[in-house]
Amino acid sequence: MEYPLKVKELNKSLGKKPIIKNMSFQLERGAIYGFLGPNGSGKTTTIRMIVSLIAPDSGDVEIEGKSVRTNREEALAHIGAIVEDPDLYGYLTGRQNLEHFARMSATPVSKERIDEVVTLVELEGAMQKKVKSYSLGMKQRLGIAVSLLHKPSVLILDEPTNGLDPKGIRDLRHYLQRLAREDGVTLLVSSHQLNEIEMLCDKAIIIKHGEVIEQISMNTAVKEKAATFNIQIEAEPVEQAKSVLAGFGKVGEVAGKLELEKQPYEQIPKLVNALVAAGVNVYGMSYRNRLEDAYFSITEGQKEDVS
Ligand SMILES: Nc1ncnc2c1ncn2[C@@H]1O[C@H](COP(=O)(O)OP(=O)(O)OP(=O)(O)O)[C@@H](O)[C@H]1O
Repeated sequence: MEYPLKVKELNKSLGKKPIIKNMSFQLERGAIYGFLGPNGSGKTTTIRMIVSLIAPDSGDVEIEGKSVRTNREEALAHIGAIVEDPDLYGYLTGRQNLEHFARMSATPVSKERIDEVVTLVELEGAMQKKVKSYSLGMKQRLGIAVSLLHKPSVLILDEPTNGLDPKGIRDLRHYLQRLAREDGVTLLVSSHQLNEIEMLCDKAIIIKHGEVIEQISMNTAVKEKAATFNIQIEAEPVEQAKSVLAGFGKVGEVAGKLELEKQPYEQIPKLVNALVAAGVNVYGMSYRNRLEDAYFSITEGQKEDVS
């Protein structure tokens, strides 16, 4: 297994307070990782150390085998990041911004590469427009295009969906998934939006009080960590479906679908069988809040910390 990013026993105190404690994890190539944890658990501080904005007290970060401490320039050549709001110039056009950042890049950036990143984030139509006229989503995409100019193999995004509308969030998810699947870019994405992380990511690293407490795969989150979860059912006739489902637990309605609360994973085939046996047509069944359940069962009692 290849690990383009390795975080190795990082420690960091701010003032006298230990903020990051022996933090270690590694990311597999081409996978998308959520970086989760309650407010103040140390996500941003860790990310700032990964991209070398602050130095750790001890430990190291290796990017494509190069140490951020001893081989900083070579290590950073492989990483792209948006940690704070990207510093875009509003009075310049999208293309002028990209050309500016291409000139500033330590790695040479060709004209073709500029075109490539524009296509990737689908901003072809907006290149001649001044960035001050861009929507937040367009600025976010341009920021990602800037961070990709030097062809990083690892991309780090700190709360990238902040302030985006649902379409902006969905579009961003598609670009990021394409980056990972088609270009093999490895992503680390911090967010408090658990549903969003669940849809975007393959895996999640969960931290608390500056330590990694769990690493989970999205597709096993249900079976391993969440004891129960809510199941949404689309079925007709609705009244008949309700009476069958009532035999299994509390039935409610969410967004026009029936929802059965707190069911174990193994219950799904039993529900389908029972509905079909009663002559109900089943159009769809899905489970909700899988990552949320896993997150809370892992971070125990941290619910009030998640915004
Ligand atoms: N410059 C600083 N000086 C002292 N303490 C700091 C400083 N920056 C952050 N901290 C503390 O470090 C801890 C970790 O903060 P950090 O911003 O890394 O957490 P986070 O997980 O990113 O939080 P959030 O989810 O709220 O963004 C917090 O307790 C915070 O108060």
